Amino acid sequence: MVQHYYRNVHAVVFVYDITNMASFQSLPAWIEECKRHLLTNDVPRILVGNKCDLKDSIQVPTDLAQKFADLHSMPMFETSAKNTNDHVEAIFMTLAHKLKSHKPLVLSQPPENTVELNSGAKTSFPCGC
Ligand SMILES: Nc1nc2c(ncn2[C@@H]2O[C@H](COP(=O)(O)OP(=O)(O)OP(=O)(O)O)[C@@H](O)[C@H]2O)c(=O)[nH]1
Repeated sequence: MVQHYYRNVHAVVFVYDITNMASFQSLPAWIEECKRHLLTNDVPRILVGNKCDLKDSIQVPTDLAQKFADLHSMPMFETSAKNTNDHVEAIFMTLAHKLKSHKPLVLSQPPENTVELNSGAKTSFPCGC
């Protein structure tokens, strides 16, 4: 069942809670889990520390998280899901940029000796729900 979550994965966002050291300490296990499911370092990965609005409850210092991110060659952001201005856009732009630069070559024209599968009459199967 878990295997399904790892199928066709294009990117991974590792999120920890900056007010919860245990969530940060569990990251190596999640990285290991990804490796076990054959997600190599080629798959763009990013580290996000959430809840940065809770400044009085910080348990995970930024420099500790940054060192961890550097060690694993990931960009690192701290953000707050409560305040969407806090880097959320930058996080997804970074991922999109990484995904784009990892995109395999796409042929603009079909190669020779190929069969056009959808050249016949169009059939549609609208969703019945
Ligand atoms: N202050 C603050 N609260 C947050 C933030 N993100 C999530 N929360 C709160 O944290 C609680 C858990 O959020 P969920 O979205 O259920 O996330 P979860 O992964 O189940 O998280 P945990 O219960 O924290 O392990 C909710 O009460 C959220 O409102 C944030 O950036 N800042």
